Amino acid sequence: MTAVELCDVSWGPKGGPDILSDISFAVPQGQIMAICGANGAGKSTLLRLIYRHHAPRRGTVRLMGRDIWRISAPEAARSLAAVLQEQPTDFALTARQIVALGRLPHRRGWGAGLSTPGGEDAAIIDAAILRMDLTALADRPFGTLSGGERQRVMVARALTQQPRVIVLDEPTNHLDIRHQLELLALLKGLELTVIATLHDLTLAAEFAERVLVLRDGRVLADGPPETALSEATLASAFQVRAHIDRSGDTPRFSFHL
Ligand SMILES: Nc1ncnc2c1ncn2[C@@H]1O[C@H](COP(=O)(O)OP(=O)(O)OP(=O)(O)O)[C@@H](O)[C@H]1O
Repeated sequence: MTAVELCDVSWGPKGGPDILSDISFAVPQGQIMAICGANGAGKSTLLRLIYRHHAPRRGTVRLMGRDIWRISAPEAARSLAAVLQEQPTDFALTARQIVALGRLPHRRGWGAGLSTPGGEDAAIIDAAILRMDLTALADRPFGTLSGGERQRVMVARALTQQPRVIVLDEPTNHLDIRHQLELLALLKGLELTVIATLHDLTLAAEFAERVLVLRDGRVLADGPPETALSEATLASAFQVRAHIDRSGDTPRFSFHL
């Protein structure tokens, strides 16, 4: 089954030119896809279309086979969770309270938000806190956490949503090397569909089964990392000279102006 599908999608701001043009791809359930490209190529904008923030100007975005704009926001949120660079501004909430917000789309009525979650919800929240190594931080106000700790809280919140698809915008930002590798290993082990923007091409090549490379709002390459991250594609995407050393276990990228 296809988890996420874009058919001839274009998007631009009201009255402005297209920022994304003619984007088509289908992500089967369970696939891990990285989106790479230069600053301004359209990576975050593409994610906004996938997580139902921007409606396409032309074309269709489907989630689990259904037009994402023909289902309600809570219904979409039961299938798809997003971990974004912008973080909650309610710094007074504790880490646990932020993680608990992930249960909201599963409750009846949106008002139930911050009441103490009981039974099954509490177990799901505790499991996500444990999984993201947040037990010692759970009762700290979100605003007192470091950037990396906050990022882990946001991933835990996404896990409590129990989605089929998780999209992440630069998830390794703020994370030290160990937490970067741990997060990517964890995402791989979830058996969910994962779509993540990644600036680090080495991480993308190691982590993703498939890489979509964007340039100027269009798909420049789409395929397994060995073919999508070619020297020619990288030179075109990033306007640099690229060299890839594939003699080791993992490719080593080097770049020159
Ligand atoms: N709402 C908007 N109105 C006008 N321009 C926009 C809007 N959203 C995005 N853009 C422009 O679209 C282009 C793509 O932006 P986007 O944030 O998707 O790039 P990106 O590939 O994620 O870049 P980065 O690597 O810098 O995060 C940029 O030039 C940006 O300024």
